[in-house]
Amino acid sequence: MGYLSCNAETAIATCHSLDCELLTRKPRKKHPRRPFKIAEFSYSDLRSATNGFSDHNLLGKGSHGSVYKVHLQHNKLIAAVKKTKQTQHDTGGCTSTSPADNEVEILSHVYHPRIVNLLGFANDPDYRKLIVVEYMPNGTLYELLHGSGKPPGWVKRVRFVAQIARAAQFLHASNPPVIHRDIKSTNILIDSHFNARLSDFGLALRGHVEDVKVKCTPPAGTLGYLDPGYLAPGDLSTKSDVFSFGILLLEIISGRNAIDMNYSPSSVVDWAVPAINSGDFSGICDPRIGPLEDAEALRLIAVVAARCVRSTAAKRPGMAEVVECLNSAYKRLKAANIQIWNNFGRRVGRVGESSRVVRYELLDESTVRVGSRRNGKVSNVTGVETVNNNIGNRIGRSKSIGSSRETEFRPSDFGQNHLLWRVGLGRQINIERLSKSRSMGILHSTRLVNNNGVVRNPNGRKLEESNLLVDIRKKDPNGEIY
Ligand SMILES: Nc1ncnc2c1ncn2[C@@H]1O[C@H](COP(=O)(O)OP(=O)(O)OP(=O)(O)O)[C@@H](O)[C@H]1O
Repeated sequence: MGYLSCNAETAIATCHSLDCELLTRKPRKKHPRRPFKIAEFSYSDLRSATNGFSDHNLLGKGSHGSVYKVHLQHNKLIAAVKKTKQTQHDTGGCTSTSPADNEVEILSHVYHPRIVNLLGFANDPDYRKLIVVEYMPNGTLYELLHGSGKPPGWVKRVRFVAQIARAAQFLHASNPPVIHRDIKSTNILIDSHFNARLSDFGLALRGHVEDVKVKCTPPAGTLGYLDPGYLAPGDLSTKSDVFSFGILLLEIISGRNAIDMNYSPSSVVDWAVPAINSGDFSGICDPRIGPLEDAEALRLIAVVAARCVRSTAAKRPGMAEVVECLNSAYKRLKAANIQIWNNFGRRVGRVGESSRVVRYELLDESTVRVGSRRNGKVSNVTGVETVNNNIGNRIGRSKSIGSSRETEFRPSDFGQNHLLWRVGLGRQINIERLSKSRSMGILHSTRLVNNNGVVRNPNGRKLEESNLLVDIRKKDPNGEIY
């Protein structure tokens, strides 16, 4: 484990622990209650609903088993079923429970909108547990960060980590506390509203440090995220999760893996913390999106990341403080966006409700501005349908509306949200992902684009007339555009 040698301790000696408005901490919000009862499903129902656990329903595989998509309760409920392989978990002589039993036990005691919650369970003929959890249609944070698609921008990244920090804070503040022990980007799933959720409680422990179970369970986690000070059961505390969360933060900032042989040093801690210590915050930013423009927000995030990965657990911040820091950074980013909007609106004025055709362009992934085709001006999106975060980073502007360059989006480019745009079909259409330097028209229509990118009217007829107005409506609950 490379982290045993890291010198994060000295490297962050100059960081301030009270940077994050701890003194203005708000009263604690009440946690939402579980809005449903945990159900016991029959194994045969789950088997038939997954077509015999077929590959067609397979969502992914982990070290403990496979996960399948399942439609339950007459298609009213879409869920994910985890089918585990092992029955026993070696706990070094203590009473053992399988990861599945453990996950059901822990998730039945906690509910939070930022975790992937338990819906129910079933027992297979060999008395192995099947876990039924909320279905997350937008993949993992790992796939977003390291996949081949366009990487998420800063606002989205900071929002994701702030949400996961909130989930961890909730777990640590539970009574007894829950320590996840496996916080990492593959265990962060993205829900249908593009919120990040903490998943996979197979290794989690619920109890106080002096409880027998906690004292007996050997260290576990994922290499690269594992707290270097967690060498024996007695070393475990909520600060081990804080360390893993710090690695996640460095991964989000830099876009690199926790351990990456393409870098020297290969450990993200040894690579990033000296740079943070020397004040070179932009030097560790993901080159694909460039440094965060708000230097103070970047400093807040980088410094808290470095503090989380300190080698002495006691010197790491608690998750409540981490949440405060990330919220402060996020608020700064949001405020900066609003400021840009306001400045722009003052400069060019507003578009009247009567402007039938407007164009919009991307400010960042959460902000869209709209202008009139008639007067070429840009303003707030009042009275027209807006585009939200999920698709924002795929939106740009064309050189001009009605220019010879035509642009069309594939429905798959948009995830699940509403988008209205104008497409000229008189000439050949280039199907391409739009970049920041492009813009296009928006607007009012109920016509549809199917999954092949073919434009059809509501009767399903292919439309070929020029200047077609297209409307991509909200998708169905499976995450597909209909
Ligand atoms: N609730 C869910 N909704 C949608 N997909 C899911 C869900 N849970 C898991 N998956 C998919 O299944 C894959 C395997 O999940 P699982 O939790 O078993 O393993 P993992 O966390 O990726 O790996 P490991 O268990 O080895 O840490 C995930 O990467 C994800 O793609």
